[in-house]
Amino acid sequence: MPPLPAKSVPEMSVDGDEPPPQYIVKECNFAPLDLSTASGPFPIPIIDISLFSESASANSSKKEAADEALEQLRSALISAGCFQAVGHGMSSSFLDKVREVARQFFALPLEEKQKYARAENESEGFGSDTVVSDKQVLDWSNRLTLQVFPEERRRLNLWPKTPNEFGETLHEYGLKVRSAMALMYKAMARSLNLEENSFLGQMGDNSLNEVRMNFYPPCSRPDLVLGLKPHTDRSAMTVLLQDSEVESLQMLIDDKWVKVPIVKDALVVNLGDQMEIMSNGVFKSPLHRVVSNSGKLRVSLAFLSEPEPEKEIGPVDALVDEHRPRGYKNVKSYGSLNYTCYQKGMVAIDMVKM
Ligand SMILES: O=C(O)CCC(=O)C(=O)O
Ligand SMILES: [Fe+2]
Repeated sequence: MPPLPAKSVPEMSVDGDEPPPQYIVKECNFAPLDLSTASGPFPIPIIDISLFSESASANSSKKEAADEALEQLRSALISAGCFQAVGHGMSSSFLDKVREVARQFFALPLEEKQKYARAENESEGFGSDTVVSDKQVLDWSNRLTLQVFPEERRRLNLWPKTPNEFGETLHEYGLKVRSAMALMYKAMARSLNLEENSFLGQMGDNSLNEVRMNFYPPCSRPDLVLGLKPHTDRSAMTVLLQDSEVESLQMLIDDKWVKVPIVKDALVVNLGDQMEIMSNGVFKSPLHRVVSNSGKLRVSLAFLSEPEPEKEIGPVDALVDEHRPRGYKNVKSYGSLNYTCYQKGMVAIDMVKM
């Protein structure tokens, strides 16, 4: 294993260091590298997900708007695999509080954050990239990863005690995102004229939710590094609470990197590989990445939804026919497959394609 860089990313950021060679992005064999050309506007639609609720469907005056939203959803997920969700029922001040507890945690002295350090070969806790190869390019970021649901899987020793509202805020946010996700899974199925539990039912009652809080300190050479390398999410669905000021997330749409704009109070929803599998490739799991900047630090919270680990998932029968043959094998514990592949420098979803 190559030695870890002597200084942490936040330390190098504060000292204004030039990024060391391990952080410099040189090539990527599955996505364009260009750091400069990504720009909008591109229609990543803003969708009012309250229109997907049962009460909205039952209200005849909302029927037209609800049908239109469903069509927008279908088209966004087929073309780009992402959209921005409003109408999720969380107030601006609550979302600010969620961002604030994450910010306050990352603002703690390094020794304090190290109390929650990720152990080697574990995914939960505070830290930076797992280094598996000396060819690996490191991300200019730190993150804190925690299992949130089911509650009995929480490793509370890794949940920060400071700020003291951290746990309760994450719990409340988790409950709200989980119920918004259930609504969206059903709407996604309905948008393809499927029975509404076609996706949610595959997730199981004890589906997993993990939160990834990302901290991107400024870099003196944003032209050389990435905050987060291009990747697809291993989840079925990810809900991302972006920073309220710093725009750095980009999605690969039609082979171009497109900036995801900050829309006040919207949650960015992107599909992960497991939804691509369940939808037999009708919906996309988009490649995305985070660029760096020289001015301001950025914080984001990614909330991932995965099936119960023992549950096998696969393409919904109704989405397999002679025009669209089955494109993916059934798979169990895709999360661990994804991790093993990542360690070997392989793309996990390629392993389950037929
Ligand atoms: O920070 C962001 O905007 C994206 C984070 C992300 O893609 C992830 O945690 O998987
Ligand atoms: Fe991601």
